[in-house]
Amino acid sequence: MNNVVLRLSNVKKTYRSGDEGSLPVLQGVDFTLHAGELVALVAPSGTGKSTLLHLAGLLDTPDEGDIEIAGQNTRGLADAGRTALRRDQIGFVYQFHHLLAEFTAQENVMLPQMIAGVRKAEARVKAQHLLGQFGLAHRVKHLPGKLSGGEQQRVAIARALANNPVLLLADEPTGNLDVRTADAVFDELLNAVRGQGLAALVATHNEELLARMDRVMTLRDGKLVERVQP
Ligand SMILES: Nc1ncnc2c1ncn2[C@@H]1O[C@H](COP(=O)(O)OP(=O)(O)OP(=O)(O)O)[C@@H](O)[C@H]1O
Repeated sequence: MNNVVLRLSNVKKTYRSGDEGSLPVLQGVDFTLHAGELVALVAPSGTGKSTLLHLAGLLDTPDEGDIEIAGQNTRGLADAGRTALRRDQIGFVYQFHHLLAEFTAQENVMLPQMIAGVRKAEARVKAQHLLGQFGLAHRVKHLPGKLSGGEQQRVAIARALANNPVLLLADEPTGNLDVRTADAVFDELLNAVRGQGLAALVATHNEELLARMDRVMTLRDGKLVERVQP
């Protein structure tokens, strides 16, 4: 298939620290994610979900194996190439929003676009459109500190989508929200992902949200395997 957005082949990662020796976390992960696919990653704490998302998002490099994003193998890619791929093809959503406190919601969504070379006026229009899509048209000029937790996370999702990525990586995107807000925000996230035909890999502990995903994967013995749904 030629619409592979993310491919991990035999990806291995071991953390080494002086006193405690080495901790093998990923031990040969194979995984393929296609455009339009929504996949959940559900596994016990400490099994390597964040490690996997960091590698897939080119925030870290594996000890072994290949990571391909939108048809490009990233092995041996120089920092500038990794940064460009990350900026142009990948959107991230974290448990804690990481919005810039001194910038408005709109400016937070404009920023990654302007870093990518989009003109300010165009970036503003896109930011307003995206924020409107997440029900925040009346909040565009607010600083993050003046927004509710759910609103902050919606801004973070809008920011992740701002450069039209092909791949969305989310690490517990609603883990910091109360159940009702989490449900609503997750729904909006999935709608946006489906609407734009993105591929998404979402680590979550929220079992109730899994029915809305195409596949549920888990980490077992350092490998990624499909979890059979009860
Ligand atoms: N930079 C690091 N250096 C050393 N060990 C690390 C590092 N990052 C993670 N680890 C260890 O690797 C293991 C996997 O961590 P990771 O954060 O990927 O797990 P996780 O499945 O995302 O956990 P959680 O659900 O609690 O967020 C853990 O035992 C963690 O302590």
